[in-house]
Amino acid sequence: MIRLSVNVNKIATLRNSRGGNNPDLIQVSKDCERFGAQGITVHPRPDERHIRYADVYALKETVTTEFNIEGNCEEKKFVNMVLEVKPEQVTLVPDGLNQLTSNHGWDTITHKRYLQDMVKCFHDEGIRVSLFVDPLVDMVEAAAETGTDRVELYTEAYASHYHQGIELACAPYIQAAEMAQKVGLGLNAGHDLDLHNLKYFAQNVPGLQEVSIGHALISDALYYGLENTIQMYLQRLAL
Ligand SMILES: CC(=O)[C@@H](O)[C@H](O)COP(=O)(O)O
Ligand SMILES: NCC(=O)COP(=O)(O)O
Repeated sequence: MIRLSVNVNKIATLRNSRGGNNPDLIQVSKDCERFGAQGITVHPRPDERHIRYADVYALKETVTTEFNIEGNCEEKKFVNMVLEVKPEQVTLVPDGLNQLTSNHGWDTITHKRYLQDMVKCFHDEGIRVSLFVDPLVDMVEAAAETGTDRVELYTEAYASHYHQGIELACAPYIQAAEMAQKVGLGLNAGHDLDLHNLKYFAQNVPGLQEVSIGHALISDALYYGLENTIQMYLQRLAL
C-alpha cells in the first residue's frame, strides 16, 4: 500500500490571507484523515508564510495517522520544534530562506557528515528520517551512508516533463528507486504530483511507500470537494 500524506500548507495559506481561523487547519486535517488520508504533512517555513510553528504543536495533539514534518534542519528553531513534537517522520529539505517553494534535494555526498549527525539527532528521539533528494542514483546511494531511513524523491521534473513523454520523465525515478532498494532505503516521493501524473508513477516506481501531496490536491478540492478529491487520489494509488 502506498500511503497518501496530505500536505496542508495551502489550507494555512488561505487561512492566513484573512488573519482569522477560516479555514480551520486542525479541523481540515482531521477531516482529511476521516476522508481516507493516511498521513498529514506540514512544511513550516522560516517566515511562517503558511504553516505556523503553533500549528505544528496543535496538530501533534490531533493527527491520528502519520505526522510528517518537512523543513530545513539548518534552522535550529526547526530542529528544536521537531525534537519536541516527535512526529512519526521528519523530512529534511535543503531549502533556502526566501524560496517560493522547494526546488532541489540534498547533495548527500558533500553533506554526508553533517547529515549523519542530523539523522542521529532525530533517531535518538525515535523519529523516522527521510531526506529530500533529486532523482539521481549517486545521491540516493550516498544517502544510505547518512543512516537515514528513507529518501523522498523530488518529483517536480517528472511532473513538468510528464506531458512530453511519460516513460522518459519517469525513467530517472525508476533508476533512483532501484538504487534505494539496493542500498536498503525506504522510498517516499512528492512535489507537483497530481491526478494526471500520479497513477503512472505509483504503478512504475518500485518500492514506493508514501507520497506527500498538497498544492494540486487542495486545488482540486475547490472543484471536486475535499472528500471526493482524497478518494480520487487514493484510487490513483490503488495498484
Ligand atoms: C518539500 C516539498 O516539495 C513540499 O514541502 C513543498 O515544498 C511544499 O512547500 P510549499 O507549500 O511551501 O510550496
Ligand atoms: N513533499 C511534497 C509535499 O509535501 C507536497 O508538495 P506539493 O504537492 O505541494 O507540490
